[in-house]
Amino acid sequence: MDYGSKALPQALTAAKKGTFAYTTVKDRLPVTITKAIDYLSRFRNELIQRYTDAINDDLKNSIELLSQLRYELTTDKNLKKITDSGDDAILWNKALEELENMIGEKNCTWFKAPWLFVECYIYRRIRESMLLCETSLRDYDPFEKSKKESYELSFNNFCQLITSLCPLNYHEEKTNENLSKERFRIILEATLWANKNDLSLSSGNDVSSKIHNLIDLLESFKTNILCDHTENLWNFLNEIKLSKTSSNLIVIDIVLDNCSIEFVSDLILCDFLLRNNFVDKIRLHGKAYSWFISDVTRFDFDYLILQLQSSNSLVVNNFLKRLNNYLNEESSLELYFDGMFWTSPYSFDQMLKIDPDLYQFFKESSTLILFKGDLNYRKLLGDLEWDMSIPLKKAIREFRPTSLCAIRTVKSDLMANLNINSHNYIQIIEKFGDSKDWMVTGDYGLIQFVKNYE
Ligand SMILES: O=P(O)(O)OC[C@H]1O[C@](O)(CO)[C@@H](O)[C@@H]1O
Repeated sequence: MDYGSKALPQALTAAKKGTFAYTTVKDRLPVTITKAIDYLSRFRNELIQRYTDAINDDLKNSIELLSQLRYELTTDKNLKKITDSGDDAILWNKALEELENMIGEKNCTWFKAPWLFVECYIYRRIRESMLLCETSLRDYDPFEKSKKESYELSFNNFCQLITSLCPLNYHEEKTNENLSKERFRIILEATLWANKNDLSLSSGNDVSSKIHNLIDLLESFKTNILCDHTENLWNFLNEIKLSKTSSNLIVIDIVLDNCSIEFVSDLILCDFLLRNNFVDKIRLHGKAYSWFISDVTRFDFDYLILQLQSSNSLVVNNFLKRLNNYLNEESSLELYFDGMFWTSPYSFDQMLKIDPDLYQFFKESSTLILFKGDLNYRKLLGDLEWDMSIPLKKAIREFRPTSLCAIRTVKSDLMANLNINSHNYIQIIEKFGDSKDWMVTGDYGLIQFVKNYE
């Protein structure tokens, strides 16, 4: 394939039976909607207690809207305009209109439209079914229960992870480079494999037991990392640390993915980078509303902190104190939960056109953007059926605001930078033959880095 040419590979769609996109739209997404309906019906009394009787009508309407959504999906109807007055309704309707112009109205259906668009759209429509409420139920996240359950079941795992990776004697990292480098590697691997804990892949069912003891799992998953740029990233971080001057702030952005154990491991990474002065500031970008069930929202940050405060471990308490310090005293950790681009259907090559301010913000002030998880990876690659050995920097096309890193467990059938002659990949071929089933399990992972202007 000539990667320099203008002709791009096809976008993944659910049109072809046997693909993961098809299974997702046919089987997984209807279950996701059913789960939302189920939560609203099952916890009706609890919700009435929280919000008062006035929500009765709203509950009924939301459930009806969700049932209608499930009907449209399972009967492959056309994708409809968003009808609520949410801040991003205009953006979404513009995106839908552009899509209709591009692929024709008759192809704008659940199975024929690009998978990336359809899968993002379903979470916007779930949001619509709540936003059309007349009471404060409009801000309710129908997957809140799933998330809380995942937090509760993972609490010991959180504490164990913090205890192992932010020990009381962490100061030794400053004088012992080998220790520091090894800890960085372990933390990166923990943030990678924690991405297995994704509620959207399981349509809302708890999967925390898959990574019950994350630290112990790391060794056994080592050979499942198909592309590992940890060393390049480490060198880059050391280079930028050395180049620091008082007028040149080193800022890293992390585009977050899942809550619970993945978010804890991301915060552990932030702590490592800040306590060792690799960077001056880290900006965390979460979602403005419930997205792919388990993505980090403001609720998750507050809920996690509250939960960790109940721990009586000195290490966890110290970790919390440092976080508090970064957030409130030093302002070296910033939280962003209102960016609309992250809950849009656009891939990242569209950012400059759709949200030029965000693109400029990164270009002017960010040294590195770290993208977590599978959906961000799909958006980096445009969800196109690339030849898997294409270099990542080619697959991301014009999205080059700064240096980029992507950490993702493989949960969809697309990839870049795959070395098809590597021992690990040959083993996959021996085990799975032509089948792409290994690409949707979350059992394989990537840590990829693209240095700007290289
Ligand atoms: O939370 P992540 O890692 O972005 O994954 C999102 C999930 O949605 C999908 O993109 C499709 O369902 C999967 O590939 C993936 O499991």
